[in-house]
Amino acid sequence: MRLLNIENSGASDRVFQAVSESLQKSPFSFQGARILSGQEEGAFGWVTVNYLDDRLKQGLETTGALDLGGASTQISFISDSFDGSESPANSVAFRLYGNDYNLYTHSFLCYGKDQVLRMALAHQTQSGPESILDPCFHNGYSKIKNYTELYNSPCVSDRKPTSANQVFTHTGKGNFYQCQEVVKSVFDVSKCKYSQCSFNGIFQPILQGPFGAFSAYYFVMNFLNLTDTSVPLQSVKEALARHCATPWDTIKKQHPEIKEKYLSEYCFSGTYILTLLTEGYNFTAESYSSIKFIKKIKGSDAGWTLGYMLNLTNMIPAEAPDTPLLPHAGYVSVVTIIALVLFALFILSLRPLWPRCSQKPEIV
Ligand SMILES: Nc1ncnc2c1ncn2[C@@H]1O[C@H](COP(=O)(O)OP(=O)(O)O)[C@@H](O)[C@H]1O
Repeated sequence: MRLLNIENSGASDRVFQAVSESLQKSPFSFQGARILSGQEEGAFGWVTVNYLDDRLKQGLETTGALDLGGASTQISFISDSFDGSESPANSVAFRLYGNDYNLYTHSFLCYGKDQVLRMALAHQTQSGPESILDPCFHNGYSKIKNYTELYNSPCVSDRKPTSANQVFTHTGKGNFYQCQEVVKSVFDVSKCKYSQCSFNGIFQPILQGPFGAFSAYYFVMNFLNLTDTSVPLQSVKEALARHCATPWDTIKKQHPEIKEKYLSEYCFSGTYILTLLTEGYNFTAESYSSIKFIKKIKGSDAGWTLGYMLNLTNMIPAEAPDTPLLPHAGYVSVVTIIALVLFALFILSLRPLWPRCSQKPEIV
């Protein structure tokens, strides 16, 4: 919706009108609908992960949140080296259960997996060719694609080649290492006006884990059987390289149940995920193992929605609830003892009324 609003704000307004009309008719107390900012999306994803893990209530060390969508991607974490002063736009302050958090968060619009695929294809079609041999797609994959459709997004629209071609043939060649080079072209690591950056000149403090990676991070790594981060990063890359090198026909035969669009893109998406983590966010072979690819936490989906709802309904208090001095059983015991003592005192207070023991008359 953030992209659609940039590209065509009239269309975005019409979506909201339709959503509002429909929800007003529902039994819910509809409070309105609006586009979430990237900063909110990142921060609420972090709240969700830490709330479900029970880390906020107990004041434990928090988990960073990595969210990969189709259009944008978010990174949010607490770092001891971050107080918000170097880049206030990346700072969100929370007071939850009596603890203060200064969260670092950034949302990269256009860096969701669908938009990055457009950017990678734009990189390969700059001269407006009739066909491209793409290392990020499997050998044997071939589809005719439309230039107008590919460049119909604010993430790439300014790069549309001024060629006469309407279409190009997108052919795969299945080479992970060459694909990594194509994907690297979407990250600009040449400029940084802060003490340190991730990419595109965006400030990022020293990484501090652990991290939970969800949404498309999970969908892709789960399909590739690569959610185990105790496996060395080098072996993960080798496994992905083997997947990318598998011919398209074999892949389709192995997974007839999976949508062809998803199936054709796992090589690209897996390569993007590893490149984003290592070249973009600066995870190393060591810190890679601090990432956990997750879908659900205690049965709830990881994502921004639960965190947003918890915040909206004030379900996470700013202050810690008063902790009772005694556990529940302790209170029951104390009240029982007091009741017994009071009862004994009451009985004793009735003593003057007790009937005296009658002495037997002496028989003379
Ligand atoms: N099983 C799957 N395999 C691969 N990709 C998937 C799968 N399910 C959803 N996706 C894709 O993952 C991306 C993230 O989805 P979602 O979190 O709904 O996106 P967004 O944050 O952009 O709304 C989307 O591009 C979606 O098409």
